[in-house]
Amino acid sequence: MSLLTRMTAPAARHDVARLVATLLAGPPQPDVRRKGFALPTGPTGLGTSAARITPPRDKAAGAAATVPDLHCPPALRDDPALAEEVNARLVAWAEEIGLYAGRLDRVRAADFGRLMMLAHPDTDEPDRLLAAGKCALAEWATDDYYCDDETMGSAPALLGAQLGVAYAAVDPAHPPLRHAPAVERAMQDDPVRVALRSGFAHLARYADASQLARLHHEVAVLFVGYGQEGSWRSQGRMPAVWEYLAHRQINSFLPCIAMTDAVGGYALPHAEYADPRVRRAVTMASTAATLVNDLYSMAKEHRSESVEFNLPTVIAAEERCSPREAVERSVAVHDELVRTFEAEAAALSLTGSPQLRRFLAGVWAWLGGNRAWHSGSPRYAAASPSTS
Ligand SMILES: CC(C)=CCC/C(C)=C(\C)COP(=O)(O)OP(=O)(O)O
Repeated sequence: MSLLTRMTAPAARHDVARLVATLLAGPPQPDVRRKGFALPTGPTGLGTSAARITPPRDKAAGAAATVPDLHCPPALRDDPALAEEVNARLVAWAEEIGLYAGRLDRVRAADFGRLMMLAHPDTDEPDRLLAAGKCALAEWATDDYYCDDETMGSAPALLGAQLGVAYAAVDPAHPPLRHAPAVERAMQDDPVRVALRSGFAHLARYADASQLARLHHEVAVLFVGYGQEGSWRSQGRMPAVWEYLAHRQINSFLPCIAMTDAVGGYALPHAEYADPRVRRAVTMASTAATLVNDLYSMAKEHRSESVEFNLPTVIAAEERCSPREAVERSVAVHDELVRTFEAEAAALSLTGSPQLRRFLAGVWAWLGGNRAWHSGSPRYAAASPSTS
C-alpha cells in the first residue's frame, strides 16, 4: 500500500502547503531509493486553500485545546500498528537498560514510537524507527535526568560535569590505556549514558561515518544548549527573547531531524548538509519544531516545581503582555520560521541533489509529524501525568 493511501490526514492547513509539497517533492528521481515516500499530491498552487485538512487523531484534548492553529504541514501518514510496535520495543529497551525505572508506564503512554512513525514517513521498517527512537529518548532522558527534573535527580551544579561525561557515550573518549577501565565503568553506571551509547550504536547500523559525525556535532551542540538553560536556572534569570530564540535553535530537535536521511535509507552528502543555505533552512525548521514543544508543554511545565523556560513565558516577561497574547506572539514567530523554511527549502530543492530534495521533504514531514504527536501525546495533556 502506498504512503498516500495510508494517510488519514492528506493535506495541509494553509494555502501554500500543497505548492510547497510539490516543489519539495520535485520530479521522480530514479537514482535515489524512495521507499514509498511521497509528499501529498492533488491540487497544487495558489488558490487551493479550500483543501484544508484535519490533523490525525488527537488523543489528548487538554494541551491541544489551548494551542492556536499553527502554520504547519499535516502528518503525512498515520499507521497506529507501526507506532505501537516501535513503542513497545522502545519501552522494552528502556526497561532492559534501566532507563526511567519506575516511570515506564509514563514513557509508554507518552508514545515516542508514535512520534517516530509520524515524523519519519519515508520508512516502514520498525527497526530503523526504533534506532531513531532510542536516540531521541536518550536525548530526552539527558534533559530530564540532568537538566530540568529535580524528581529525577537533576541539579544545576552537577549539569556541566554530567554532560561532559555523557558526551563520551555518544562520541567515545579515547584515554590513555590505564584510564580506559574507569571511563568504561562510567559509561555503564548511569542509565542516561547507557541509553545514549546503546541508541547511537543501534543507529550506527544505518548511518555512515559522515552521518554519525554530523549527529555527534548536533548532540554536542544540544548539550551546549542544556548547559545554557542550566546557567539561567542557577542564576534565576529569565533570558531575553532574542537569547531564548538562539537557544531554542541549539536546545532543539535538530539531533532528531538530522537523522532523517539515515532513517530513510539514503545519505545526504556532507557538503550539502553543511551548506550555510541548507543549514539556515534546516535550523529554522528545527527551531520551529521546538517551539511547538514550548507551546504544547506549557501546561506540563506549569505543574513542575522548577523554573520554566518556554517562548510564551519569555515573551510575557520581556514584553509585559498577557499569557494569551504571549502565546499568539509565539505562534507568529513559529509561523514565520516555517514559512521561511518552506520558501527557502523549495528554492534549494530546485537546484540541489536528489538527496537534498528528499532530505528537505523529510524535514518538512518531520514538522508535521512532530506537531501531530505533540497535540496527542499524554506527556503534554493538561490533566495527565508526563514522563517527568
Ligand atoms: C529528543 C531531543 C533532541 C530532545 C532535545 C531537546 C528537548 C529535550 C526538547 C526539544 C524538549 O524540550 P523540553 O525540555 O521543554 O522537553 P519537554 O517539554 O519536557 O518534553
